[in-house]
Amino acid sequence: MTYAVKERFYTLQGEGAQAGRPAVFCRFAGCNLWSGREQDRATAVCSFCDTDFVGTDGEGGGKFATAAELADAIDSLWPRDAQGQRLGRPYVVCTGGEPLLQLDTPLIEALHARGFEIAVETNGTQPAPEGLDWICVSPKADAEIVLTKGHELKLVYPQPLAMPERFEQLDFQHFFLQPLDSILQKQHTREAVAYCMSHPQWRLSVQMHKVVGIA
Ligand SMILES: C[S@@+](CC[C@H](N)C(=O)[O-])C[C@H]1O[C@@H](n2cnc3c(N)ncnc32)[C@H](O)[C@@H]1O
Ligand SMILES: Nc1nc2[nH]cc(C(=O)O)c2c(=O)[nH]1
Ligand code: SF4
Ligand SMILES: [Mg+2]
Repeated sequence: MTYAVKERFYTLQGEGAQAGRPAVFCRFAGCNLWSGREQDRATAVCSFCDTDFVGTDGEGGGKFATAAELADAIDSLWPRDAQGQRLGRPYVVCTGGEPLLQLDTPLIEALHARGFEIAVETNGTQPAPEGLDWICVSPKADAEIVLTKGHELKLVYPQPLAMPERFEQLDFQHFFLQPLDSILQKQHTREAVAYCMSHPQWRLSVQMHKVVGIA
């Protein structure tokens, strides 16, 4: 299997329960809910995306012919001590685009063999392969989810046709509302705060990387 990767970079996880944790991000190219072209945004199933996931031309992007090749490229971004030992617990966040269109068992095994804990950011429309260590599902109003359990459910808010009540009984350890980043971001943040305060099953996820100005 060839993997198409838009970009790879080392940063801090900015969202959800693992916010603040150092992580290598692997952003896979392509998504099943939007072409990524601006002219298609208005008619896309998911129309609020904040990410460029088209092509393989980003920092550290490219086509990777094997799982080992991509796992080595991800591993090369993890910090090491003077002896070349990996520091801390290596953590990779697979995102996109939609990572579950490409992330497969050989890649999971290759990353685990290099000591990585593997997280995924998914829209929940694709089944997940076995072995992922952290599954974050972010449902989209017009896309049925097949992944109904995981570690965190992170709902972009507000989505009038995907209110939190629709998801509160699902089998997740953490429930987050993430304010929709648009020109109305401040208003969306106030609305998300109010919802969490009146429905304390839910917590607020601020996109910390945007606040502190990292990738
Ligand atoms: C770019 S998506 C990639 C992963 C996957 N396709 C998904 O949607 O979960 C990464 C995260 O950003 C969130 N996101 C996308 N656009 C956003 C926006 N405008 N405001 C807030 N969060 C957004 C998604 O819901 C998801 O949790
Ligand atoms: N720092 C940082 N944290 C993130 N968490 C989820 C992201 C994503 O785009 O999937 C993201 C991202 O793009 N940057
Ligand atoms: S599903 Fe995720 S990557 Fe795809 S368009 Fe929506 S937010 Fe962007
Ligand atoms: Mg992002």
